[in-house]
Amino acid sequence: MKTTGMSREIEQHRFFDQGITATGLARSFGSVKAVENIDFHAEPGRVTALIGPNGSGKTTLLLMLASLLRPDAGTIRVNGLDPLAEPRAVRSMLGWMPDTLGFWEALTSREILTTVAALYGIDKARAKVRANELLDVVGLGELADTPARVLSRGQAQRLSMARALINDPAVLLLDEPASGLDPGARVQLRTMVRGLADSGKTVVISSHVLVELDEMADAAVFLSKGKTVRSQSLAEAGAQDRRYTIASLDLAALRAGLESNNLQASYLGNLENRGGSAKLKLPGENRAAQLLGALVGAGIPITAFAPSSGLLEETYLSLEDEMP
Ligand SMILES: Nc1ncnc2c1ncn2[C@@H]1O[C@H](COP(=O)(O)OP(=O)(O)OP(=O)(O)O)[C@@H](O)[C@H]1O
Repeated sequence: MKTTGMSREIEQHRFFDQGITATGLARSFGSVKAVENIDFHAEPGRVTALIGPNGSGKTTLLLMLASLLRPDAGTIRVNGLDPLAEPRAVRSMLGWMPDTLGFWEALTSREILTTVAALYGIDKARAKVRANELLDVVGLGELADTPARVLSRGQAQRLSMARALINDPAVLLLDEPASGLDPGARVQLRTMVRGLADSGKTVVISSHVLVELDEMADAAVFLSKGKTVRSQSLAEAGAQDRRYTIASLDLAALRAGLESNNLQASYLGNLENRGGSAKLKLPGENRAAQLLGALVGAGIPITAFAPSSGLLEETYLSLEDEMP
């Protein structure tokens, strides 16, 4: 079918309507400006990481996006809808996983899921099927009929994830979802979150574990003191300056190799002892690949050549350096 200029415009308009867009958001609690000026965008089909130090406003922002807290200023659109004007419609398409979840402790995991399903207007038979599916997905099948009060922190997190997915939401807001999970469950969470985004959902995830976000996120929004300080894609993060550690059996040869490539590094180890490493900043992955080729090509015995930190950690640390 031929796309006319007009229908292309409509398509583009639809595209921008999807996902989450927030501009100029502010929210205070008494004299505390929890969110002062936040711009935020999360696209459908992508995982957007929300990153910032303790108290930077992440939870406050997520609560506003989830229509659970009213902003003092600014606008929010969730799949084109304003949560202030249409909170019910927004909530019906949204899954929310808070950082700490109060459960009805006397109920079992299965009962909690079917009760929440009923609140979304899902009929009993469908709710039962959906609860079973989700209990399996999050690995709580065996504990389905145990009262929620006996669940460990990690098991409660899994139940919280299942609860967030009960209405098959188009938009998922996950506040510290990996906290309390063991390493195996973290890997499962990563796979699940990627799968949900790949199926077209808009996924927003806040976490302090930046290495984990490197493997999951497509884009990141950095907050500091209630303000947006950087929004970038992971591809942009990969193209920025990054610190590398290069180790060699022959530190003198490594030093000479770096100097002949006009690079300044700090060195660990000394020239008398064999072995040691260099630390230096390189402008992006292409330059790193080129340098590694040159050093190896010059016969320098390289034993390790790797970034000293994750992609998002690099941005986080560079922003900390820039902060007053
Ligand atoms: N209900 C409230 N009443 C008073 N102050 C609040 C309230 N909620 C949040 N704050 C304050 O607002 C600021 C931002 O809090 P928020 O919980 O949004 O930060 P966060 O980035 O999620 O932090 P963390 O990483 O520790 O979870 C903090 O200074 C916090 O003390």
